Amino acid sequence: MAPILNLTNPQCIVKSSDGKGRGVFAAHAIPSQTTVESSPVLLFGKEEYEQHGRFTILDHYTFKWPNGRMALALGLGSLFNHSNTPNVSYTIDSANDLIHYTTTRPVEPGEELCIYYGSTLWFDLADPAVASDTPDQLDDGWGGLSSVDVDSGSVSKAPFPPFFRGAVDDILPEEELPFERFKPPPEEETADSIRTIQAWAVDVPDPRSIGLMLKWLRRSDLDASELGHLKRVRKQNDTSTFLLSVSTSPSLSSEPPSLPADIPLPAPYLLPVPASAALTLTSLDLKNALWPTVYAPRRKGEVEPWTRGRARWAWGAMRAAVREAQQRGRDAGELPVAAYVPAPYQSDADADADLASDADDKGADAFMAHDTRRSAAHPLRHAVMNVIRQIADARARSGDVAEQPIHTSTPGDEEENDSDSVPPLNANGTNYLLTARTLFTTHEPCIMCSMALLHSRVKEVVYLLPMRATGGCGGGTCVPALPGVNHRFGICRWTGDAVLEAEAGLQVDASVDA
Ligand SMILES: C[S@@+](CC[C@H](N)C(=O)[O-])C[C@H]1O[C@@H](n2cnc3c(N)ncnc32)[C@H](O)[C@@H]1O
Repeated sequence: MAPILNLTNPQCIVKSSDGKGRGVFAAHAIPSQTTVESSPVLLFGKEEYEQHGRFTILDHYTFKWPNGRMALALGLGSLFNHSNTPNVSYTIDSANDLIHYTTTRPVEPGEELCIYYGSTLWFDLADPAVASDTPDQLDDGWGGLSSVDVDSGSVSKAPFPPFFRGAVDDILPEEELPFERFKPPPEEETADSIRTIQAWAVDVPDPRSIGLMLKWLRRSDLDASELGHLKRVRKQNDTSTFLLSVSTSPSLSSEPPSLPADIPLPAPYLLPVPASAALTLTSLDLKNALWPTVYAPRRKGEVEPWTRGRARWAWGAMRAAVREAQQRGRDAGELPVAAYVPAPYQSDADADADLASDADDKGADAFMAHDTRRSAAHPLRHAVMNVIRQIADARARSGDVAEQPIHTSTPGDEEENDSDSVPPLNANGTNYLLTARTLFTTHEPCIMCSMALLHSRVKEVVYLLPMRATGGCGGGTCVPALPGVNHRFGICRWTGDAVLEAEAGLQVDASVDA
């Protein structure tokens, strides 16, 4: 077929597209966010469509429209083919019975302009090599072209943020990440600012036993992850001291770890050791005075890199939290605040390794909670507290706790006082509820919740709405930066989908502790 220049829109050409029939192509370079077409639609009532339309060729061309109706786009609208990596988004303008098609990135001359139909297709992809890399939850399960956004008359939006295009394992530049990181506090460079943790140590009278101690340690189940930033042995004035484990309790009532039976040793004792590696030489000197510490200078501005796949995972998680908060705020009359701990992100390689090792189903490892202070008439039923409790309860049920359950009451219980719950015995980190986990929340957690997150050893917190007066993650105060706390976690403010914030209906009074 000879290419046809679209006279109403000189930016587009209609011509054959390999294996797809006709398609719409760029006549010349088109910048991102350009509306390349606005198609008027013919509307079908639900019944008319169900009884007739869907048995015809129209079924391949219709869009889902508000109020259960179906729309057939005139103009070029019906000729955009599908791509899993689309360069055009479409927005339904129900006030004017139009669909607007907008580029989501710069388009090269001659490039095909494609939209995303959904994850359930009724035809074989002409280019199956481009695997689906869009989240399943975006598919509405409807057979035709799914509707993506209903235009409120102002913004036209891309169906997916820019980080949806490209290889999952690419490291994203910092400016493309869907969040801003909270800057960590300056490194501890005065004696008073050094954060410490209590650890068990034992003096080793015979230095020749050190080798045996190291071998014993490898066989023992003492958790070394919290001590990775420290040297294992300190030599001071002819005394060799061996670091054993972190104390789970800052008090002296913590149980000492057991020692190797075949090496004569005195009783172990608790001492304060640096809580983290030294990032500067000044800090190294100060920390070494407490215990020999690893020097791990952070390159200027160095932060943990994020891959595109992980950014997509975060995007899905934040949307899930927003949906939960919106729904509970609307339907249940609760404060519209939700917290979500998704199953940890897995790259394709990790997932393959897990399959090979027959790992547990990670999908079962996700926890969602919303604020219930209104329905429970309980001021401490914040979303974050509820989700932490859910995790603790799940652990207790599965028996995945050291020595005894941490807490077994459910969010509906009246008793909040923990005084009758026995603190876990020496657990060497196994009782931390959120080690290596990321928590997504619609609102910056309050100071109480931030402290609970710290106690749970959360890895990072990603929030959408800052709570400047009451927040504990940089708003009112920054709990993980307070002197005396023994864990730090990353803090990120979601910026990637400004639309979420504008439309979410998640606003709460500035005085609320979220
Ligand atoms: C809305 S129409 C798009 C215009 C269509 N190509 C035409 O010539 O009329 C949808 C149909 O286009 C075809 N199509 C769209 N995207 C495709 C793709 N990526 N691979 C193969 N066929 C595709 C399928 O036959 C589908 O039913």
